[in-house]
Amino acid sequence: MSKFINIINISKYYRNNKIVITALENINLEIEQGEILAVVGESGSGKTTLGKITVGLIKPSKGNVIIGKQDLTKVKNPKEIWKIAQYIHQDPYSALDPYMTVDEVLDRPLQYLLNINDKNDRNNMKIEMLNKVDLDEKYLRKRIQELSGGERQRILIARAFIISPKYIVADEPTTMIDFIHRRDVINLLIELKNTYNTSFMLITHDISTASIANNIAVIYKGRLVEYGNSDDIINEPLHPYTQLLMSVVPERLINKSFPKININNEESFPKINIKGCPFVNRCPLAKELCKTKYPDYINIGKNHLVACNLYQ
Ligand SMILES: Nc1ncnc2c1ncn2[C@@H]1O[C@H](COP(=O)(O)OP(=O)(O)OP(=O)(O)O)[C@@H](O)[C@H]1O
Repeated sequence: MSKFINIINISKYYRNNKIVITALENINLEIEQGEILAVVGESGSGKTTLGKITVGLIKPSKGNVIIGKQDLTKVKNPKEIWKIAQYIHQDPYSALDPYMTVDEVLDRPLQYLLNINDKNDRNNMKIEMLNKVDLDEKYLRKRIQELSGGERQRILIARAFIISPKYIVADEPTTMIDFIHRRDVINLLIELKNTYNTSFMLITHDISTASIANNIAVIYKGRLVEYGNSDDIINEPLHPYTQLLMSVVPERLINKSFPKININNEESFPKINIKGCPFVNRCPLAKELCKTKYPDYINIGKNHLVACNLYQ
């Protein structure tokens, strides 16, 4: 254990009748103070489950999440977790009550989590926070239903940052926003992260969005398949799955093109009792060994981990 946030051997199994779904298996990750870690993977890979576990919204089946010196998986009162760790939902429409005013939305965490009793103090904090997300104090009186998607997203961001948390998970923060405003939201998150020196998990299915992070973790069917600093992952993806993700990014977004990878089509639903490599059925480079052996993590270069039998 060395970094500020330590995600240790996290597994999560969901039971649907008699079927066990492995949403996450033995995930180990670290996030430094002020660092952005992007978690990338396709739909159903386990990103949201991982993000929610790290802020205490879902209990893991196994493993621990340590923030500073506190083990979140052992905290009884979730309020103690939400004082330091916040989650920004991907859908600003369902995450906010349309009938609440912005004032009420921002007031709750100040009262409920920080116990600030002085109304004037809370008011100043709300106005200051609104200004930081480029909205003026007139917004306090507006109801959520009067706001555009982009404005709602800014309120969600303001609600998360208003208590100065040590750690924030932003789950696909730009998915519901029109293309033109996506970069603005990402820039705003980076600016606030820098102001508050917050550790940050950015969940995205889009590896080009992940390029703003310090480090990138690629998840496939609940397994960490590659991890490294974002330049290494983007310029030299090692795992065939990461190479596939890179091959579908338009060249103008990353100034580099990758050869198209022909993969076998297969649904991305996690299998029960995964034996061998989870990517084996889709991988054009799979060997016989990949059907039976889950690859060990190999460190290629400085802090660039890959779990692939091609490198064993
Ligand atoms: N409450 C639940 N009960 C049963 N299965 C679940 C539950 N929540 C998630 N899963 C399953 O766990 C797996 C991982 O889901 P998760 O939502 O974490 O993936 P994701 O990568 O965030 O996907 P998306 O990008 O579509 O949100 C999926 O197969 C999903 O169907």
